[in-house]
Amino acid sequence: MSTTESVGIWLNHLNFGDQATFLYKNTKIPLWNRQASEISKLSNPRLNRISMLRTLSHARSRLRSETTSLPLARNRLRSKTPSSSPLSSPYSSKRHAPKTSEVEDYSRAKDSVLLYPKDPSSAPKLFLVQPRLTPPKFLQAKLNEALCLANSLEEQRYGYFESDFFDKELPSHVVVQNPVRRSSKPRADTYFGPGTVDNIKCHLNAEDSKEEVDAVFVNAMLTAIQQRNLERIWAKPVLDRVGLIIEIFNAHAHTKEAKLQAELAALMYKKSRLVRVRGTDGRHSFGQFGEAEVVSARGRAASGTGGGFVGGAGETELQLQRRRIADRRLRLLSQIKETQRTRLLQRAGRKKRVGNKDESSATIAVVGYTNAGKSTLTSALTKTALYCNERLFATLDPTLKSCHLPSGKSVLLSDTVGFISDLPIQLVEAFQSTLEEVVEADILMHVVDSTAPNIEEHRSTVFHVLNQIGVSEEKLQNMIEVWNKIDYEVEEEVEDVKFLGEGEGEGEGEGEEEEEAELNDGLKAEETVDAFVDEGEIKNQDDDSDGWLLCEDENVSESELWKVPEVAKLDAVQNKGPHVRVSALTGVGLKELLYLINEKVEVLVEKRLKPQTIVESSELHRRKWRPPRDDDEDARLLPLDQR
Ligand SMILES: Nc1nc2c(ncn2[C@@H]2O[C@H](COP(=O)(O)OP(=O)(O)OP(=O)(O)O)[C@@H](O)[C@H]2O)c(=O)[nH]1
Ligand SMILES: [Mg+2]
Repeated sequence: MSTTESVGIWLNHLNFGDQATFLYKNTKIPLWNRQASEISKLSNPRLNRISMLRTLSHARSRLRSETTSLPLARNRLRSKTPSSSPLSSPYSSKRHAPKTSEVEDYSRAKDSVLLYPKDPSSAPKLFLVQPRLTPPKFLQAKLNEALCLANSLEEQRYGYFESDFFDKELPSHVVVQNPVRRSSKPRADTYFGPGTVDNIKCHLNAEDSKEEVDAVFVNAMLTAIQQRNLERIWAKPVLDRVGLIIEIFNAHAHTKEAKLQAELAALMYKKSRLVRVRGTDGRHSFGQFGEAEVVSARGRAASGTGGGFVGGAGETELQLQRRRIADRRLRLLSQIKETQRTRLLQRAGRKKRVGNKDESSATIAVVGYTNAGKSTLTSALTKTALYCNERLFATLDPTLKSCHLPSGKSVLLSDTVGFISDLPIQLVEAFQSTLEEVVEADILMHVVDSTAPNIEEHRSTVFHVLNQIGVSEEKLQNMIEVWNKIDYEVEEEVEDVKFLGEGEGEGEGEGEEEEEAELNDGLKAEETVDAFVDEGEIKNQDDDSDGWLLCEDENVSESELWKVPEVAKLDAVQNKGPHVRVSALTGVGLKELLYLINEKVEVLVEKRLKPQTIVESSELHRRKWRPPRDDDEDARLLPLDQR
């Protein structure tokens, strides 16, 4: 079908805030047309990707009555989704109507949900692809986590989630061959081997016949090229692990600081996706959807798409994108710094008041893997009601609450964002401002979900992140480890094994043969030119997709930057065990925990007092300079009869 025969979208994608005009059967549909205006929301640069999908499905259902070529139209629309500015990141945050005080720059005001209302009542339907892992217990843990991640992508409506997490249907999923398992090198073009890719396509078609799938979630880290190729083959948007987590951050962010940090994370991710790829029509384009062609500014002006001199003569689209991302990043960083300064002042004030009779004697940061029960435990200890939810990353902002200890003293407990495995350092860095609360805390309390089958992985992930953000070794050693959820009965995994049966069966049944075939295919593929990506383009990937961190170290490639570093074998990880086992829900073990905290705080206060006196005497000593004394001089000071 030719371009003019299907519903297309003509995007003035080069200017932020431009509106869209539609081309349907060679006819431009005016913007005030109801259907067109529905889809024109796609031109909102701040519209996130999932809401874009939702918008598409609304648009599709409206248009269905008028046209029969909509499935094709949808694909075309998706592949033409605008994202000409960094603000147009499909991952950018802006879900909730901002408070007046939060509307601080033109873009935020312009892109508020009031202009482009979304429908938070319907969460996107994801199809999960889980690469096979061994042992099965580990696979089960990872699959459960991925299913929870997929179901956590939901926005709040009126400040709460409409549906109960446990009432939600589990997303459809499939367990497939893991390309990293044997060959230790996934395919550069599609990550999975061709057999697996086809297999997933069949599953998707089957799912689609039952109910529409909005996007495919691959629980792995994909490169921009792999993501793009898979999107083309499956004709669905593809989210990798990092992409989904960023979406969740954006969906759950409420406060100004969380929104800024989530957007920064999205921006960094987006920048790593600026890959120049040859489109099906043979022309070079870039961006996640290949939405922008590489042309000069002069070319843009000539084609009437605007931009003109703004980018400077000869500036390519790629440079323009980079510049916009860099500008936006700087603006975000300065806004984050502003919020950081307030936090810093508050912290300094607290530190000054330490020792006052009514003030808290220490700050304790409650850290741990996401969903470990940090907020529930903090609520129980401080007798408050913090927001707790089964959805992953329910908490994104640190909250300080006062907790009374058996000694009569009080401490401040700081509940904060949870950690998760396989996250690149850049994402952790985006949340640096929030995580500063952890670095600056006097004591850390590590909440571990004792029911997690991969508890050791959870623990080492937390230690690793703490190490990355600069928590001192001393604090790590002094950390209180609390094993939570001891009330939870770990059921025999019979049901779960059955549940996995489908995926596993598929893996096992075809397993070895398919794996061999894929290995061979993979080897062949290395020699042949891929259908979508040629070797040069893969090489170019590093050139064109430099994450902003590349500016700091040009020698580091993008793939290395986004590589998850291996979990460090910290001594602390091995040495630690549970100090106390609790159930935040039932209250078992809380008293014991309070006594333990009390003990640690006493030691800390004592330590604080001790070095002060030492410093004072040494200060005195330093202030008076004395000439170095030798033995003769010592002798001279002795009384004459003793010399
Ligand atoms: N059975 C049981 N469930 C618990 C316990 N503590 C917490 N939970 C449940 O675990 C889920 C997650 O609890 P949260 O307190 O939100 O976990 P979190 O660590 O703060 O999670 P994030 O903020 O998302 O990182 C909730 O459904 C809690 O009800 C416990 O001691 N026993
Ligand atoms: Mg929480």
